[in-house]
Amino acid sequence: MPDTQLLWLGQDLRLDDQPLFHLAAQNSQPLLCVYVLDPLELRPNRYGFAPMGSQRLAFLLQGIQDLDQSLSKLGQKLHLLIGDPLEQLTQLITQENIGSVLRSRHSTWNEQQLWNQLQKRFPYLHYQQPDSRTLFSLDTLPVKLDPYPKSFSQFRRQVEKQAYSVTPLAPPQQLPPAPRLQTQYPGDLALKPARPLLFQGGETSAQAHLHTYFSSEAASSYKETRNALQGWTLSTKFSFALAQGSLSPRRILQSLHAYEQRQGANESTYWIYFELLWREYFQWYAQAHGVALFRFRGLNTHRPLTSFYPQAFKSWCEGTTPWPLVNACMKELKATGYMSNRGRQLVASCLVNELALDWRWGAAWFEHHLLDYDAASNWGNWQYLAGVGADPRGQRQFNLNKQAQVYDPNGDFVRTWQGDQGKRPLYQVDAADWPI
Ligand SMILES: Cc1cc2nc3c(=O)[nH]c(=O)nc-3n(C[C@H](O)[C@H](O)[C@H](O)COP(=O)(O)OP(=O)(O)OC[C@H]3O[C@@H](n4cnc5c(N)ncnc54)[C@H](O)[C@@H]3O)c2cc1C
Repeated sequence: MPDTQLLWLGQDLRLDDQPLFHLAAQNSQPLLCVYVLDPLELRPNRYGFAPMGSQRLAFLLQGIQDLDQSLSKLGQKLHLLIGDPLEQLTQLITQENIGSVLRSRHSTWNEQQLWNQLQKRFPYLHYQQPDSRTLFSLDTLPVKLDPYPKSFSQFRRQVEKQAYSVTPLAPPQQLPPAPRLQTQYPGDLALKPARPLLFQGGETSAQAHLHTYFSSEAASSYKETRNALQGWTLSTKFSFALAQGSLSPRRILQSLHAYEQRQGANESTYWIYFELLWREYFQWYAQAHGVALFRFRGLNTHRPLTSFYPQAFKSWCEGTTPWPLVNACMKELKATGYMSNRGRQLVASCLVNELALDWRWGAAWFEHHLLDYDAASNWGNWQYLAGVGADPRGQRQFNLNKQAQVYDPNGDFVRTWQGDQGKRPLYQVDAADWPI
């Protein structure tokens, strides 16, 4: 019996520009496609809430279901397994005659650990780990990971010219057949989000969004509009699909290039590219710094002078701080799973500077809620704003009242999300000076 190829999907749920399927198609051995969902993602962790909230779970399941439907047109299937990833893969490898494992490189330390543990447990298998989530691959990246550029500017100067010419791969026309399985894998979760999501998961909606965005003229004014707090077309909204991997950054770049040829290049179109390079910077930053991405002191040698105060954190999460703009952003996050980039900067500054809280609690709350959650972008940006990461200027503090005047001069955004309601002083004490 021929050895089966095991294609293990993660944040790369697509067929287009997907090196995994290209590699698999070069062989005739049967192909087994799986996604493993770790139940730990759905249970409260040390921050007291599950890493993956219900909206993000629904978004993920939509992505899995969509890819399964596309695969079925090629005679294939995507199996959803639920359990400890290493144990689930061990069971598959020992029962299903697996000869090789294909998995995209994922940028975080936990993912890399898992990949290394698998290789250690089954050293005789053939492993391939292509780069499907980034513009560059490890071999073509023009900067070193050790030492990794200390700032985004250093990184950008070295990579900018090369990245522009990356060529995406076409989706596969044919795939090897699915194997006859020894065991039935029942993994399936009811797919019922409490309410429709802001962005539908999966490659079908990601491709449709890409097409719609570049069919409009929004890209030509992106630089002027990108900082707005609300407005669907004022920034690209590619983050959802990029985080899930249902759209490749190389495909976006190619579409941007085609748009520039049709409509003309300007500072705004360049700025979309510039922001995609920020994403690229954090993907490799996570690779380079490993576990330090989640460390309180980040890349610094000393710990920040912040700590944890439950009442202040609760107030931030629920949007009842003294700052209506912060409250509005936090309520939007909870309701929709999204917050604008400017909003993210402001609420992070509030948590670190005004509330003097440990930045990791903010990052963990974002992880739970953001539909576009991406470990490298999230924890990297939080470190940056907390002054323990890649910002050469150190900690950033925004003047929240001034920001409200600039970005919400008529109070429309605060009104939409009722940022004024429930607002309370941060610290209330009783007669004996105890916090209440
Ligand atoms: C505290 C904080 C946490 C964040 N967490 C995440 C996260 O979990 N996932 C995530 O994708 N982005 C994160 N970002 C970056 C950014 O806020 C979002 O990518 C952006 O708001 C998504 O909207 P958009 O696609 O319309 O962005 P656009 O402004 O249209 O940008 C285009 C694309 O460039 C990339 N990009 C833009 N800004 C950044 C940035 N600062 N860092 C990395 N990539 C960037 C994104 O992929 C984005 O889709 C975070 C930013 C901050 C300040």
